Amino acid sequence: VEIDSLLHSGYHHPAQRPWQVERMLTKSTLMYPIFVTHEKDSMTPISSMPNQCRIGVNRLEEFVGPLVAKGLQSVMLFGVPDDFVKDAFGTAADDPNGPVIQATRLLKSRFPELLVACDVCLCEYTSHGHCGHLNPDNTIDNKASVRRLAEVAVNYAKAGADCVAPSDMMDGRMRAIKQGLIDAGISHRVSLMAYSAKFASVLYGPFRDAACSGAQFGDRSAYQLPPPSRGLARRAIERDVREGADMIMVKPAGFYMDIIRDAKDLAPNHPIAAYQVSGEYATIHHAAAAGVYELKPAVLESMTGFLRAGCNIVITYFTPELLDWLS
Ligand SMILES: NCC[C@H](CC(=O)O)[C@@H](CN)CCC(=O)O
Ligand SMILES: [Zn+2]
Repeated sequence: VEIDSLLHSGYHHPAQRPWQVERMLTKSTLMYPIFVTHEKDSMTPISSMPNQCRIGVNRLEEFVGPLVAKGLQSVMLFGVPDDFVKDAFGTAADDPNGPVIQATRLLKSRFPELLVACDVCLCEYTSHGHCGHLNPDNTIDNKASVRRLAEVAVNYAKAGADCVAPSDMMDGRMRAIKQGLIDAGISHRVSLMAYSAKFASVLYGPFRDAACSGAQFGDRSAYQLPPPSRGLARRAIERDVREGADMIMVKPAGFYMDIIRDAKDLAPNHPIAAYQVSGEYATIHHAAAAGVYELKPAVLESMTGFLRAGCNIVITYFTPELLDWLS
């Protein structure tokens, strides 16, 4: 069957069905990014991200349970491995005993109705901190990177992930991952959320602190999109739709509302996700603490903007507060 004949993966999970309709801010809009650390019993505050923690797999149930009870319907997992497992190839990314696979198994067994998405990237697992494999001249080896990322995505899916979200920005990784899922016979139950328009933004600093995932040298401007470029974002969105993405993400969100609108216009029949990244989250927190505005109306207005710009899903660290505010 042709790749563009495959629709089941876009609505196989109940949590996705509200996403296929016109926009409103409900609990089902929200996807909560969670940092899962290799330290199984720890729950460590992240200084650069107020109210966020690195959570060990043995603390996940007590952390996620109350949020599910309040209506949480989806999470995005980011692994924080031990430093010593990092190598040039990101071998530890799909370690069966690593934080992401352990957390996926636990969450699927304890909260079967929760949609578990796994971020797929190598930067948390590579010694050089880049999102892919490098050539001897330190440029990106796109072919090797795509092959490895597809392996990792399929292994997360085999561990039970309902959705895989490659944040690497390598060329052609969507098709490779989709083909891998098809070959594994699980493409019907695993959604592909493409970080299609992801920019080389200043707004990722707190995340890199949280996930210990900064590049050891150089930067990501050779594979994340140049902030001034609308054309490359439009081309990346169209490419990822062709390659089998079930959902299209724009990241960051607040400085890129025009790109959210472009995504909705270019992919009107796909759910569009906006990722309110760590720097946006910290900015709003610190502004409210400094008295610029009240936190709740500011967060709600940022959400309204993303929905107005065309998105169906918001990935936000404010999810716990929003679950209370929307109750
Ligand atoms: N895979 C890259 C991680 C990436 C940004 C970066 O560090 O370049 C994002 C995670 N997908 C950061 C998200 C955030 O800042 O909240
Ligand atoms: Zn990365």
